[in-house]
Amino acid sequence: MSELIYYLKKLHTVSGIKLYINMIGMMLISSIEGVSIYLLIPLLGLTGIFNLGSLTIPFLDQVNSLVLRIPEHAQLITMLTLYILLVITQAIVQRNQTVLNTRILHKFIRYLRLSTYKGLIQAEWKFYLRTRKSDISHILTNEIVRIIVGMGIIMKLATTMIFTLIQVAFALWLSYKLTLLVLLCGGLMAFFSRRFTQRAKTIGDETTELTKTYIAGITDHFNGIKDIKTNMLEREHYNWFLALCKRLESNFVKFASLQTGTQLFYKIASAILIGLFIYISFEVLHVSGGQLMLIVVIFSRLWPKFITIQNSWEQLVNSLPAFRSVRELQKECEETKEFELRDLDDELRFNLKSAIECRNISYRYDKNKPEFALKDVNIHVPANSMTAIVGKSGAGKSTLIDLLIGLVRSESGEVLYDGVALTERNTLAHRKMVSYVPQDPFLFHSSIRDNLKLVDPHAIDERLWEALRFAAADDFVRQLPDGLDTIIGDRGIRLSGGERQRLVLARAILRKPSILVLDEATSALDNENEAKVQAALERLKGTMTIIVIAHRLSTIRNADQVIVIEQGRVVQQGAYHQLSTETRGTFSRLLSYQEAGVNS
Ligand SMILES: Nc1ncnc2c1ncn2[C@@H]1O[C@H](COP(=O)(O)OP(=O)(O)OP(=O)(O)O)[C@@H](O)[C@H]1O
Repeated sequence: MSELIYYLKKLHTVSGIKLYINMIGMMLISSIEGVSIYLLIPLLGLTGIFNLGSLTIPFLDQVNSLVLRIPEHAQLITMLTLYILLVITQAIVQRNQTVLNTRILHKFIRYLRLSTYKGLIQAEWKFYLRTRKSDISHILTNEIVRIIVGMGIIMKLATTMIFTLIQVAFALWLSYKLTLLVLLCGGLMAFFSRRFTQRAKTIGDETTELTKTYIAGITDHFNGIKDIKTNMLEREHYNWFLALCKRLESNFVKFASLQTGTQLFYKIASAILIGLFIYISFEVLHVSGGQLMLIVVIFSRLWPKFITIQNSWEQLVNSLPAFRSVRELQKECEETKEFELRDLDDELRFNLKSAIECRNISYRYDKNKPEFALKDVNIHVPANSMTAIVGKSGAGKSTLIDLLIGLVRSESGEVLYDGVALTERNTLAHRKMVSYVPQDPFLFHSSIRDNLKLVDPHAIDERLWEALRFAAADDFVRQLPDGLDTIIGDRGIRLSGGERQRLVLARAILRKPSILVLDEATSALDNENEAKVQAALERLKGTMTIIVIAHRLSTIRNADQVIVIEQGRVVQQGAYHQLSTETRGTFSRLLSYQEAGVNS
């Protein structure tokens, strides 16, 4: 509930006065509808269905006396004109209110999407290490839509409640005894409907879980589609999907059945109650025809409102889990906020002048577990040199890079750039120096030009080609049908792994970084292209600091220093040739494994 109140306050802030104009519009529509129905009685009287003079209903009697003052020949036409005017007014107000309602809700959708997305994009890497990407997609798609539906229901509920109160007041004025009786019946119905509401909440929780599993499943399946196809796992995955779809179907049917069940409950109760009222009024209390009409009028105006309120309440309770999921995600993002988007516009950018240093840094992914990914690491990376980090898989190489570029913060020890320790405040400014090329390079579904210009929107073609040439990518881009304008498929699927790596490398260079980090960035290249990239790196040496993680040790022969990591600790540090002569060291062992692998 607290989440609901939070978003209601936000709706108020985002919409301002329009929110209340909208609600007034809604009430106006209901009021006109009500008056139209009350007008139908004198209208029917005028057609001769019953005698107008015989009614003894407050308000309607006054309307009747007014009607009777109109010359007889003009009564019907006057009443009909009034009725038509009311219907037209209602239609016009309704149209404007619908447009306003859509505007308010969509402005709120925009606010909700933007604030969630902004929170996500500002969150630090730690947040992404523990959050499933599919859960984020689920919240940004399904759950936000459920919130919007929920908000629409709240607006409807609020106006229905206000309108019902007005009607109750009016009905009390007409006949307080009868109204109290109807209210008592309504109260009893609401009491007995509590279990419907509880059930709506349980179904809502289930909807959240199921849709989350759905998104996670399809994301996983299609990311691993090659594995599925090559290992012929189609049947297993299809069966899983089928079972989930059946559960989703049953979940939606359950809710529809609950809603219609409530409606049925109220309809049966209303039939029984009105029957009872009429019977008791006639047979026991011997009330007049006018009063009987009054019972029907009050009952028919109030009872449907009770049904609407109960149904809207169930729908709202059903969408509450979505309010909770979105709020929890937003809170997590707020707690792990790394920077404000506007900080990125800050032109302040350093260049590494002397060195990056790690002093006694230790890091654990899970502080509740004893295993350290890095322990007491001390390294020195001189500016404008080329440093290679090597070690077996899982040794801690990528973690070390993450710490070096301030993506994660060490548990103890510190990382220094030119003697200045990285802190929460200055990390962003220091990270601006870095261009990072990951193991699994990411390209957007867009043209090569757009992908390159992402880092420098003003770069002219000449510079783009220069960067491509550096990354040994110019030849293959030239051969593509549309050159720089060639559209790259989903995550660059139409390009080979090596081609993707070269494009991402070109993009990294285009940024003119002070520090270039290559995390296994040439692993997918063939010997010829790798040699080209090596030559280019060689040309770059001395102009920027280059840090390379490499499995293929042949690629780091020209490194100024090699850092060897084993089980989270630095076990060797020195020049390539020096380390290769330390025959009992890890580096020599890694070299001999690779040579054996190459020779075999
Ligand atoms: N997100 C994570 N959550 C928990 N543990 C992690 C996470 N990422 C890495 N680790 C663990 O931290 C240790 C170091 O991992 P890291 O990825 O830094 O090794 P690496 O040397 O880069 O390996 P590779 O060469 O295979 O990429 C490993 O034991 C790994 O299981």
